[in-house]
Amino acid sequence: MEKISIIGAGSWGTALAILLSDKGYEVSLYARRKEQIDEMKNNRTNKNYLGDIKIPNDIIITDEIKEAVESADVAVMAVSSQQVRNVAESIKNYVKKEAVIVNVAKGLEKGTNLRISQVVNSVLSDNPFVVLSGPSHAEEVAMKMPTTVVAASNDISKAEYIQDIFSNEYFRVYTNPDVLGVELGGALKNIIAFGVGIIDGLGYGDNTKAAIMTRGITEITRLGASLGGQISTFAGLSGIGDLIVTCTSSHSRNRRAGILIGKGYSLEETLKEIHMVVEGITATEVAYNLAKEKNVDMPITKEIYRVLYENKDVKESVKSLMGRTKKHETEDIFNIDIKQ
Ligand SMILES: NC(=O)c1ccc[n+]([C@@H]2O[C@H](COP(=O)([O-])OP(=O)(O)OC[C@H]3O[C@@H](n4cnc5c(N)ncnc54)[C@H](O)[C@@H]3O)[C@@H](O)[C@H]2O)c1
Ligand SMILES: O=P(O)(O)OC[C@H](O)CO
Repeated sequence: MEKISIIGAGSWGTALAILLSDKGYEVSLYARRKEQIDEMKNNRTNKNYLGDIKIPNDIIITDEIKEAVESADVAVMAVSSQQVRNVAESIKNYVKKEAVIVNVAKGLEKGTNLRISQVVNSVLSDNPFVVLSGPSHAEEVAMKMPTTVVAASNDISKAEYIQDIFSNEYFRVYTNPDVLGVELGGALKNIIAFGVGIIDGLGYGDNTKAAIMTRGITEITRLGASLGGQISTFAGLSGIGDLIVTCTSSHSRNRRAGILIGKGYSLEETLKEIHMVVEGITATEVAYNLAKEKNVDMPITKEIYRVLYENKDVKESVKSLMGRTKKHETEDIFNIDIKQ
C-alpha cells in the first residue's frame, strides 16, 4: 500500500486524509500550529475546520515535515496557493524524486502570475505532478457525500495512478490531460463565486446570479483558451462544475466573503470574519493582470478588481456591467462571426 503525505491540515487536507485513510493507505497529516496538533492528536477532531468529524486513529499527525514526507509515494499540497512555494521549498530535501506531487489548491501565485503546476515545477522539477480539482466542498466529502473531481497531468499515467488512489464509492475521479485548463477553471471560478456573493449581499435575485455565473464561465473560458486551455475542459467538472458548486453553496468561503463585501464590510473585516482561505481575492488580481497581458475581455473580473482594489462602489460596478456596449452572445468564446 502507498504512503501518502498531506501537507496542510485545514478543511480540505483533513477531509482528504480521512478519505485516504478509510481506503487503507498509511496517511500522515502535517500541520504547523501546536494547539491544532494537540487537538487532532488528543480529541481526533479538527473543530475549527470540520466540526465534530472524527479523524481516524490510523492517521499520523505531525509537525515534522521530514517525518511527514520522507517515505511518501504521494505528497498532497493542501495549503493556500500563496503557500505552495513555501511548502515545496520545505519538502525539497526530503521528498523522494519519484513521489507524485498532487496539488489541490485552487489559485494563482500573486506577484509571478504563475499557475500552481508552474510554481511546483520551479522547485520540484524532477517530481511528477498531478492537479486534483472539481466541485468538492470538504464539509461534504468529510460526510461521505457523492462527489466527482478530475485529476489532470501532462503524464496521463500519473493522472490515472491518482485516480486509482483517490477513487472510492463516494469520491469518483475522472482524468484529463489539460493541466492548464483544469488549473485555471479551479482558480477563476472563485472570482465568480465571490461576485455571486456580492450580488447576494446586495439583495439582488436569482436572475442576477444566473447572469454572473453564465457570463462568468464565458470570460473564464475566453482567458483559459487564450492561454492554451481546451474549451471542453471549462465545460467540465473543474470548470462549470466547480463554478456551480461554489456559486450556489453555503459552504463556499469565496461566496460568503462576497456576501459580506456586498453588505458593505471592508476587505479587512471580511477576511477576519471568514478566517479561512479566500482564494478569489488574490485570483482577481492575477486574472486581471493576465487578461490585460493577453488583451482578453473579462468585464466581471475587472469590476470585482475595481471593487476590491480601487474602492469602487459595488452598485456602480453592477451599473457598469449592465451598461456595456451591446453584444452577440456566442461570438466571444467560439470566435463566431455572427454577420457571416
Ligand atoms: N475547503 C474546501 O472545500 C476545498 C475544496 C477543494 C479545494 N480547496 C482548496 O484547497 C486549498 C486549501 O484550502 P482549505 O479549505 O483546506 O483551506 P483552510 O483555510 O481550511 O486551511 C489551510 C491550512 O493550511 C495551513 N497552512 C498554511 N500555510 C502552511 C504551510 N506553509 N505549511 C503547512 N500548513 C500551512 C493553515 O494553517 C490552514 O490550516 C485552497 O486553495 C482551496 O481553494 C478547498
Ligand atoms: O469554499 P471555497 O469557496 O474555497 O470553495 C471550495 C471548493 O473549491 C469547492 O469546490
